Amino acid sequence: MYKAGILGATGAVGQKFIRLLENHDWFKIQALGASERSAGKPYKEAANWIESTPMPKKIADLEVRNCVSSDFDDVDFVFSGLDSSVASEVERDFAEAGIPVISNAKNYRTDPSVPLLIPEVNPDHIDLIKTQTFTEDGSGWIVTNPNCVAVPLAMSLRPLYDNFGLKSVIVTSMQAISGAGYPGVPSLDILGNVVPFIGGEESKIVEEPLKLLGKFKEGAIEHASFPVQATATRVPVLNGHLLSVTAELEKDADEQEVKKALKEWKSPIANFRLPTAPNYPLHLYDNDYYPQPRLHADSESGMQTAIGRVRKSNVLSISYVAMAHNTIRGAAGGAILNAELLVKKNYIYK
Ligand SMILES: NC(=O)C1=CN([C@@H]2O[C@H](COP(=O)(O)OP(=O)(O)OC[C@H]3O[C@@H](n4cnc5c(N)ncnc54)[C@H](OP(=O)(O)O)[C@@H]3O)[C@@H](O)[C@H]2O)C=CC1
Ligand SMILES: N[C@@H](CC(=O)OP(=O)(O)O)C(=O)O
Repeated sequence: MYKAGILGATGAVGQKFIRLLENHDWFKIQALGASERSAGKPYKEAANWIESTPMPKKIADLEVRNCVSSDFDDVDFVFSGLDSSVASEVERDFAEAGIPVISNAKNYRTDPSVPLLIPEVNPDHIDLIKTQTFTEDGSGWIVTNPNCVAVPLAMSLRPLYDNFGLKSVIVTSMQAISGAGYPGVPSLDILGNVVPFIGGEESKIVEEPLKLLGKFKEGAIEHASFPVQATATRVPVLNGHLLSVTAELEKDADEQEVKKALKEWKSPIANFRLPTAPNYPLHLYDNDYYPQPRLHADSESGMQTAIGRVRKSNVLSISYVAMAHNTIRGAAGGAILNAELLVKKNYIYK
């Protein structure tokens, strides 16, 4: 078993890591880290447990550590679910100490030497790690996973981009309240309501898919170059971000050709046997009422991106909706899948 630490273990994403790693075949939770407020306490006293399954017994009495690399010399790598106000400094400290960091936080996503990774979308970007200079021997590095809207957007655009090319994309996200962490959005703001703005979100939705769909050439990512227009909204849904997407394709394609491209798309990691990889990373629904967050966010253990309502657009080429579980596929589950690919590619070792 590989020994994993979790930074930000008391937060919403940290708790999801704990639940998803509880019975993992390759990874054992070795250490938990959080702020000075929590350090020194047993996990059960430091965390306000919000998962719907009980706190794992073997975790409850683990003492929470400070997020400093010298306190984590017994781990093979760390997952980070740190607050972005501290992630830059803390993640750099770990990487410089030779401890690989697999992060959810936004801080290093746009760094040209840091892979922004979705294994089914851009697995070759992993080798960008070799350009990082945190340690002389290459033992310390950072890999990030994307924003929770960028994930279903990039996964659904991958087959369209490869088959037809993209000229432009317009997306409106309807984002679940769990995306705002705990306690998150005040109930009086969100109950029976839609909030038409999420601070800082739209620029990530605009920029991250271009890096994800970019080409890895001569040690750098050449970003895709089509414009993306994003409107991010918060809706009273517990889990699952739903996106309404309209795209202009470079090559003409009708509804049937687009559906065929989505159905026939093959994941580049399908034969890797990674424990968290879904059998069907993309699922296309023909029922016009699907996908729905409450019904489908947990499909394939929360790791599937569901697509529906593919239809000709009256304005651009094609419209559809896409949906994925924001704290699993869009956060902790995505990071665990990244770690599995990194093991497979011999970047993580015991
Ligand atoms: N919620 C979601 O759907 C998604 C979240 N993310 C990203 O993941 C990260 C975590 O999000 P979320 O779990 O919702 O946030 P929370 O606020 O729930 O958790 C934040 C975590 O960071 C820790 N922390 C805060 N300050 C410090 C510090 N000074 N030193 C060390 N640790 C500190 C907290 O510890 P303590 O309890 O001790 O304060 C806690 O464990 C963020 O960067 C977020 O943007 C990414 C994708 C989706
Ligand atoms: N902003 C996202 C969650 C999040 O933290 O995103 P990011 O990982 O890009 O900071 C949401 O509200 O649903």
